[in-house]
Amino acid sequence: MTVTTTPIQGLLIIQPRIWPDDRGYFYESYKKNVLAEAGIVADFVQDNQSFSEKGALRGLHAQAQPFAQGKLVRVIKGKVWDVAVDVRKNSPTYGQHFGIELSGENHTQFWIPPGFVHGFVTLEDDTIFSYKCTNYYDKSSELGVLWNDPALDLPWPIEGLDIKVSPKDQVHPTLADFNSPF
Ligand SMILES: Cc1cn([C@H]2C[C@H](O)[C@@H](COP(=O)(O)OP(=O)(O)O[C@H]3O[C@H](C)C(=O)[C@H](O)[C@H]3O)O2)c(=O)[nH]c1=O
Repeated sequence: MTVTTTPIQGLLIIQPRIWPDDRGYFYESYKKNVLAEAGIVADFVQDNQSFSEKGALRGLHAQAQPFAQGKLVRVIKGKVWDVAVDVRKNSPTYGQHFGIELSGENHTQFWIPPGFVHGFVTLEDDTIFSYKCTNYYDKSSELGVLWNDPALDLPWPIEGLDIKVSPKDQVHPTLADFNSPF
C-alpha cells in the first residue's frame, strides 16, 4: 500500500498492492498503521456505501463541527470522478480542488480530511462507492456547496452524461455565499 501527496495539503492518494492469481485477486483494503505513517491518524467510526447509475452526481457535501468528517473513499465496482474542494478559510489553496478517477479496476483510494466539500459523478452503471468516516452522520450538521458553481468551474467529465442530482444538491450555496466553518 503506497500513500502519495496531492497539490493540496491534506489530500492523499492511497494505492493498495494487489495480489492477482488464477482465482482472481486479494488485497488489503485498509491498514491503520500504514495510513498512520502517512499522517492519517484517524479513528473511523462509520462506513458508508452508495450505489449509483451512470450520471448520478452526489455532492458537494461536508458536515460542520463537531461532526466534521474525514473520509477515506474508494470504488468497489464501477467508476467515478471524485473531487474535493478546499474550504479551510485560512488555507492558501482555499477554493481549489483536486479530482481523481476511482474505479473497481484501479482500486485507488482517496483521503479527504475535514475542511473539504466532497462529491463525485458516476461514470459507469451499477457503481458501488464505499467509504470510511471519522465521525458519525448528523443531518443537522450537513453543509453543501453547489456542484456547478460557475466560480468553482469544476472540470466534471459529464459530456454526454444524463446527470441526476438530488433536489437537495440543486440548491446549495455557491462558494461565494458559503460560510465555511473550517
Ligand atoms: C450521508 C448519509 C445519509 N444518510 C441517509 C440520509 C438520506 O435520507 C439518505 C441519502 O442521503 P444523501 O442524499 O445525503 O446521500 P449522498 O448524496 O450520497 O451523500 C453523501 O455523498 C457525498 C459524496 C458525501 O461525501 C457524503 O458522505 C454524503 O453527503 O441517506 C444516512 O443515513 N447516513 C449518512 O451518513
